[in-house]
Amino acid sequence: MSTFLPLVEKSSEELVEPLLRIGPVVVPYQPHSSDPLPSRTYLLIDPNTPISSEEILSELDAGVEKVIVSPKLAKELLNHVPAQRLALLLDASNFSAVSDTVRNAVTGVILKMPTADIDFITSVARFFASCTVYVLSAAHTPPTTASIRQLRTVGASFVIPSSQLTIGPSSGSQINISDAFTAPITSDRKDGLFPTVVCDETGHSLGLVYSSVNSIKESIVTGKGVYQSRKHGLWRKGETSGATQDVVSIRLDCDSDSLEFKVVQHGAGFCHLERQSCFGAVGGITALENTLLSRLESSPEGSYTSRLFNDPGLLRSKIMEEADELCQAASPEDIAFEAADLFYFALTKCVAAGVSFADIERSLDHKAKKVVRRPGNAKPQWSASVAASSSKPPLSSEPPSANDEIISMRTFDLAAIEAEERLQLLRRPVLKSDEMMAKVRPIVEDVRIRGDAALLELTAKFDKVTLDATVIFPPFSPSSMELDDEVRVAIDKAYHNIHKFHNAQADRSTLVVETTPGVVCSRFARPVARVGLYIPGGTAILPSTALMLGIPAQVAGCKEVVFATPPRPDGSISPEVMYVAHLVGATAIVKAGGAQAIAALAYGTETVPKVDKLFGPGNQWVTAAKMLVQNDTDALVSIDMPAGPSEVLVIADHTANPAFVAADLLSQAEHGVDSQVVLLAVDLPAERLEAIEQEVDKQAKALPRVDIVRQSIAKSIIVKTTTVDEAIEFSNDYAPEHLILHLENASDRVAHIDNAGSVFVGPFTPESCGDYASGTNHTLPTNGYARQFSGVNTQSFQKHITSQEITAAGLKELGPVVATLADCEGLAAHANAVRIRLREMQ
Ligand SMILES: NC(=O)c1ccc[n+]([C@@H]2O[C@H](COP(=O)([O-])OP(=O)(O)OC[C@H]3O[C@@H](n4cnc5c(N)ncnc54)[C@H](O)[C@@H]3O)[C@@H](O)[C@H]2O)c1
Ligand SMILES: N[C@H](CO)Cc1c[nH]c[nH+]1
Repeated sequence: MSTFLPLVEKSSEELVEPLLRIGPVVVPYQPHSSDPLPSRTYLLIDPNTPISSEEILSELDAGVEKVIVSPKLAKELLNHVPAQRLALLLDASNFSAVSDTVRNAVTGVILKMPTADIDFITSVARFFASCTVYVLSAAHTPPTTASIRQLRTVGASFVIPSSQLTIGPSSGSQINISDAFTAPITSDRKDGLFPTVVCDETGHSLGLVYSSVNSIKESIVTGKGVYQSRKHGLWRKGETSGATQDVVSIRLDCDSDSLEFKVVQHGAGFCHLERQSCFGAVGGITALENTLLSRLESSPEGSYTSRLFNDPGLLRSKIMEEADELCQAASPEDIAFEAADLFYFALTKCVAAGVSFADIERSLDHKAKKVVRRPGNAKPQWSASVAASSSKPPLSSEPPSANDEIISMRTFDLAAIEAEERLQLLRRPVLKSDEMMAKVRPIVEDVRIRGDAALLELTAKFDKVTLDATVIFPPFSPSSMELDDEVRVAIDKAYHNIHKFHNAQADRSTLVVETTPGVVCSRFARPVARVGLYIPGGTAILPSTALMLGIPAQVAGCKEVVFATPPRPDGSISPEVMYVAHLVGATAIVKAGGAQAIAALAYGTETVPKVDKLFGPGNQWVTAAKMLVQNDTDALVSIDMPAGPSEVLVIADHTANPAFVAADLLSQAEHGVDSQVVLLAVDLPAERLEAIEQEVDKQAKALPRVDIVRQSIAKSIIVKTTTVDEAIEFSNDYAPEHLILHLENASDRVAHIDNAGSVFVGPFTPESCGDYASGTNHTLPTNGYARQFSGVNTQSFQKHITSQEITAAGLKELGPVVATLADCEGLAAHANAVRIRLREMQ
C-alpha cells in the first residue's frame, strides 16, 4: 500500500518524476487528451465526464494500472476488468449504498469527504474489508505527517492533490513529498537509520545499506542512489568511484521499517570490490545477459556468441530451430533444457539490438495489463507448419494424419551451387552430441552407482513401466514366444539367410606366414566373450535387429549374449524378440531401454551381467550413452560403431521407376524424425522428377507413420546431377548408410563405390530386403561414418590374436636386427633379451 496517493494536476509536471519513484499517481481523465499518461497511473474518472466502457477498457489495455470509477460504471465493467484494476470513487455519504456485487469486484475505494474523520474511515474500511481505502479530503491544507501515520493505523491512506505537495520544505499549505512518504517509517535501530535493500531492475539484490530521512529525500528528488553511511554521513553512491545509480523505485516494506531501492547500476558494479553484487556472482538470465554484453563489447576470437552477433541469418535459424525443439520436448527436463537454449538465442538477438532483460520484463508487465482478450490463434504459416510437425511420433496403429500439405523434399542443382553449399548438403541434420552427452551423463552415472534400483526407477520414468526385476534368463517360457505361424516362418527364413551369410564371414582358420626362415608369425580369431546387444523398441519393435546382432554373435561363438530392449507397457518383451533370443541362444534379456540400458550393460548391476562390447542402433539417448561409456576406462567396454538415425541415398537415372524410387526413400524416412533420405537425380527430365515427387507425396500420405515421414522428408533433399559419375562422386563424399542404385547397368557401377554401409543394386533390390532377410546386416554406419567403419559383421564379434615361434636358426638370423633397433631406441633390456640368447648359442 502506498503511503499516500498524489493526485496530479496539470500544473504540477515537475513533481511527476519524483512522485513516480515512490509509487503510482492518480491522474484525472481528460476526454480527447492526447498527452501520454505516466507509466504508473490510476486514472480517475469523474462521474460527470462522458466515457464509454470500451474507452475505459482501451485505457487499461494501454497500460493504466487502475481505473477509479463511480459505482454505476463499476457495475458495467465488473465482468470485463479484474478487481485489482478497479477502484470506486465514493462520496462518504453514500458508501453503504454500494451493492455486494460491486463491492466484491473492486480492490480500492477513494472516499471523498470534507475532512478526514478517523472513526468514520474505520467503519468504511471495515465495510470494504478487501479494499484499500484512500481518503480525498476537501480540506485546503495538506495532511500532516501525524495524520498520515494515524490513517495508516486503520489501513487507509490519503490522496493528496499535487497543489498541496512540494519538493521544497513542508509548510502550512504544502507538504514535502519525502516527508509524506517517510511519515510512517519507524526505525528499530539506535542510530535511527533504516535498513535498505538495493537491487537491480530485475530484482537481483546488489547489497544492503542504510537510509535516513535526509538520504531518502535526496534520492527521491534527484533520482540518484543516495544512502546514509553509518560512519561518514550522506553517501552519494558513485560520487568518487563513478559507479552511480539511477533510482527506478523506492518502496517501504510491509511494516514500514525498511526500504527497497530498485536501481540501474552504472560502472563496475555496486560492491566496493568492483563486483555487480556484494553477495557474489549472479546466475541465470542476469549472468547470461552480462556475458552477452561483454561479448558484444569485446568478442574473444572464435566465440560462438560473437559469430551469432555477426551473422543474423545464423541467429534467425537457431532461434527457429530452438523454438521447434522446445515445441517437441515432452519431459520437464527436456522442456527446461530446450527453453534455456531458446532464451540464450533470443537474448542474443535482444542484446545485439540494445534491448535489455529489464526491457523484456517491462514489456511482459505491460502485456499482462491487457484486459481485452484476443483469440490468440497462430498466424496461418505457423498453424500449418505446426500441424505438419506434430510433436508426438505416432505408433503404427495410429491412423494417418488428415493434413493435406504436400510432403516434399528440397531440391538443389549440383551444377548451380557453390562448393560451400555442396559441403552443406553432405552434412546430416544437426545432431547436438554435446547436449545429448550432458543429458545422458546423469542417467549413466545413476545406473553405475545405484545399479538395479536406478535401472528400475529410470524404466518407470522413461518407459512408464514398473518392474519388480529387470533381467530374464533362459530357458524362456514357450508362452513368451508365441507367434503367428506366418511370422515364425518368416523369422526362420530370415534367420537361415542371415546365418548363412554371417557364417561364411567367420574367421576360423589360422593365418600362418614364415617371414624369415625359422620365424613363423600367425594370427587367429577368438570370440569377444561377453556381448551386449541393444534392440531398439521406442517407436517400433525391431526383432530384425535382434537377428542382425544375435546371429553374428552366435556364429562367432560369444559365451554370453545379453539382449537389452525397452519393455512393452505391460512389462513384457515382444514374443518376436523373445523368439529370436531363443534362436540365437541369448544368455539373458534386460528389460530396459535408452541410456540406462547401455549403462547397465557397460558396468553391470546386481542382476545385469557386465559385457565387453556393446552393439546395436538406437535413438540419440542410446547413441550418446554408447559414446560415453566407451570413453570410460573403468567400464572397459568397446562399441560397434557410432550409430545414428537411419538414412538412404538413392541414385536414379532415366531407367528408374518413380514408384520404386519413392518407396525406397520412404522406407528409411519412416524410421524416425531425424532420418534423412537423399535422391540424386541423374539428368532426369522435369516430368520424370515430378513423377517421383508425386509418388513420394502420395505414398507417404498412405503410411501409418506419415507424421514421422513429414518431419524426416522435410529434412531430406533431391540433388540434380548431370552425369552418373558426378552422382557417384557426391555419394562417396556423403558416405550413406544405404546406397540404392536405380541405374542402367547398375552392377557395373558398384566398382566405383568407395564409401557406403551397404549397396542395393538394380530395380528389384529394395533396401528392405537387406533390412530383414536377404542375409546382409542392417546395423550399418550412419552420419558419414561409412568412410571409416564397416557395418556389423561376424568379425565385429571376434578379435584377433597374433602369435610367433622362432627357431634357434631363425633367432641367429633376426636377433642382430632386433638388437640394433633396440639400441637405437635406447631400450637396453630389449636388446639384452636377444643378446643373452645369441651368446648362449655361441
Ligand atoms: N542404423 C541402424 O542400423 C538402425 C537400425 C534400426 C533402428 N535404427 C534407429 O534406431 C532408432 C530407434 O529409436 P527408438 O526411439 O524407436 O527406440 P530406442 O529403443 O532406441 O529408444 C527408446 C528408449 O529411449 C529412451 N528415451 C526416450 N526418450 C527419452 C528421454 N526424453 N529421456 C531419457 N530417455 C529417453 C527410453 O528409455 C526408451 O526406452 C531410430 O532412430 C532408428 O532410425 C537404426
Ligand atoms: N533400416 C534400418 C537400418 O538403418 C534397420 C531396420 C529395422 N527394421 C527395419 N529396418
